[in-house]
Amino acid sequence: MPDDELRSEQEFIDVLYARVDALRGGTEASVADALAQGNTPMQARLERDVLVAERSGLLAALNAVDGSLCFGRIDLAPDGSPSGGRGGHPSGTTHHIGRIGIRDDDAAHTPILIDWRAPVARPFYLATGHTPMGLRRRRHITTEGRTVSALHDEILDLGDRERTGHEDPTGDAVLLAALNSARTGRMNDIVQTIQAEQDRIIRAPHRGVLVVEGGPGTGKTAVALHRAAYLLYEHRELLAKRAVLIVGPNPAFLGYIGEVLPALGETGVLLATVGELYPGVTATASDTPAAAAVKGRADMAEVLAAVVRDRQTLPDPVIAIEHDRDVLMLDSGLVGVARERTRDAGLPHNVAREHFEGHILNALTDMLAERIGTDPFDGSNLLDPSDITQIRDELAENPEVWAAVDTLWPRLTPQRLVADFLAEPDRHLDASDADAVRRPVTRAWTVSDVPLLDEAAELLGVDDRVARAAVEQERDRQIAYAQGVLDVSYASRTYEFEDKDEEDAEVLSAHDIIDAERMAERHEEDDHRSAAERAAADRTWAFGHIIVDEAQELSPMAWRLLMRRSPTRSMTLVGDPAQTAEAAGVGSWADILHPYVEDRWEHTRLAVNYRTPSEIMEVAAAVPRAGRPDFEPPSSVRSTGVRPWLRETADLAGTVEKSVAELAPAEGRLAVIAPRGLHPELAARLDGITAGAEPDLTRAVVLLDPRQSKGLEFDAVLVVEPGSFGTSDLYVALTRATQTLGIVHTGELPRALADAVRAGTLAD
Ligand SMILES: Nc1ncnc2c1ncn2[C@@H]1O[C@H](COP(=O)(O)OP(=O)(O)OP(=O)(O)O)[C@@H](O)[C@H]1O
Repeated sequence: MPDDELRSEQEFIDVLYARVDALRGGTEASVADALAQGNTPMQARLERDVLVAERSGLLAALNAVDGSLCFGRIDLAPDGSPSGGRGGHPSGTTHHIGRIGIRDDDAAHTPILIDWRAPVARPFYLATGHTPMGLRRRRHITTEGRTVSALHDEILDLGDRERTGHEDPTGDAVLLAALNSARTGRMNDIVQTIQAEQDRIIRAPHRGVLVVEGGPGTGKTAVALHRAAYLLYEHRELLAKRAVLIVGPNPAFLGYIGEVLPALGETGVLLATVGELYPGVTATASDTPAAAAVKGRADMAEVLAAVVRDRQTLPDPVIAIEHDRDVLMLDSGLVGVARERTRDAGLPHNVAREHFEGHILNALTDMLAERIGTDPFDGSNLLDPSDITQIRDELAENPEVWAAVDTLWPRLTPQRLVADFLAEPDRHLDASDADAVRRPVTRAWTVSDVPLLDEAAELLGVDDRVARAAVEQERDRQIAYAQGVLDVSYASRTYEFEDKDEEDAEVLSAHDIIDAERMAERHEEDDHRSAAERAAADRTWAFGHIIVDEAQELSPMAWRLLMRRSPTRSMTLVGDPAQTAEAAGVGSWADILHPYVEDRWEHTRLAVNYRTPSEIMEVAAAVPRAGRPDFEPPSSVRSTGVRPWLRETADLAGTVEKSVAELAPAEGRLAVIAPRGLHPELAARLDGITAGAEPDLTRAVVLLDPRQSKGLEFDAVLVVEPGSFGTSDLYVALTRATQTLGIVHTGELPRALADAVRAGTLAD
């Protein structure tokens, strides 16, 4: 009886939540207890902090998954049945599958809910009637809050006669319900309905670079995020320390996907655009496409290296240094030798400066020693080594020497170097490239400046002598402080225990087990930030894994930056070359990857479009096909029976207003995708619309330019003036809708759309 099935699932869910509530209560209490301990001795505080961090993570996960904790169940085939194969199970063995794993409170800590990422859960995603993987039945459990609202069963053992009354004959009712549901402006996880081709990528054992390619709506982003969650589960220890970085094309997109991983109980991930990966720099200005293309080119690495070399100058013709009533001449020959020797060491500019200083001081010392110490009779030098050392020390005290070194080999910051180069690029670029990138020194940074800054930081290195000295000083200070703490603890021990019996006096104090130096080290480790937070503040952080979405958009210079953050080359790259919009984007995966991993990377493909109904996809695919007749779009998993439509008008704003009113879904989201130049006019006409650089995607109607719409999706989309979009921008814009698409234009239509009207795939 169906009701019995529902009732028994509800009973299970009730037990599950009772356990979760108990766990949550216990965890909250232990965190509160630990925090209430206040300022306890250092060792105990350390332990307390570890406990608080761990438990807070568990608490965050429990809170995040509340309401949709369990979504599936697998019933294993008993021994002897065809599905059970040789490794069958006792009759009645079932596993419930959920967003996180939960164990019972019994002595064996029996699992009551299996984490979707555990190997036991895998048949839930892969089993078919043809290959049942030991299952007899798969059940999707739909809940509203803590109440079971529906069950969908698939029979995988065709010989099994038992029926539940919840059978789903096609097996895709849950998937279709998810795809047809109203959009919210935030991406959802797909953990309940991951498809087999997606599951294989999510759990791919490959440790190096994995490329996931697929057309619009094939779930690339969803797969990438679930792969991050899977890797965090599978390699928890390593990745908790080194963090996972997810790179997306713009902040609005990162906001759109930002809730998926927390909903899966994972918070230790850093989401960033390339423009956010240079700590301390915020890219607020934008580049022209021509400037972005020049700045993104691979040869900019050599250009910047030349810019740095340019700052290692020679005297023109000499620098005179007054020293002790003598005048010493630094000429270009002498400085040239010092410069070559310094360069030969192959160190970054600021680090190499110490060597340059040494060479210059030696040269001046030789010069002076020769002048004052040469025997006029036989030309031999009368000075002994201690005289020479003294001369060198005195020269090192002379500010004129340091002024000369500052001119010849200045300390440089990446910001200064790049800003100066962009203000006067002519020495290093040809005229048209220089014109494209030239800008005032005070202008704000752009996203394409960030890889240049990162490159400059590598070329310059950090002269950390001052910082090292400061660290040493701080360490001495902490040791002194720790010594003070230990002295106090020793004193208080005497005071506390002096009147007690012998036994108590034997109690060990911190003083007995830890010395001041170790205690100071512990204090240094006392950094409460998560790995992701520390990574965000550290330009040289090496991430455990990097996921790049819309990877086709990144320039060669951006790849250089990302590869530096991934010395192990453990990366998942997701993209679709047909959607490449950026002029600086790279054409083929092989071109991108060869410099870093040669051909040691794997390529996978997703071929089913879960977003765009076939009626819309037919029109959209004609756009790239106009230039590439062999172009194959992904095949849509759904059709709606609703043809997209097109309207020509003389009154653009009026027609857009009317069309928005028609298209706006009762529930869900609508996007108007229009060229940026039209935004002020359209925004003024459309009440309550959200627009701008980072529009609020949760609002009912949002106005975007084609680039901003990348990676996003809406129930309904209105494309305005498609004739002004480039091919890939138009393809992106046309593939954003899950239900309906309208097009409004005044000007000429792109050929593909005009053909679609003639063919009747686009209604007019
Ligand atoms: N297995 C699935 N179950 C439910 N929904 C899915 C599944 N796979 C994909 N989707 C949905 O399909 C839509 C498109 O997915 P996604 O945005 O990941 O595609 P994409 O390949 O990154 O697209 P684009 O390249 O156009 O940005 C999303 O709403 C996603 O949740």
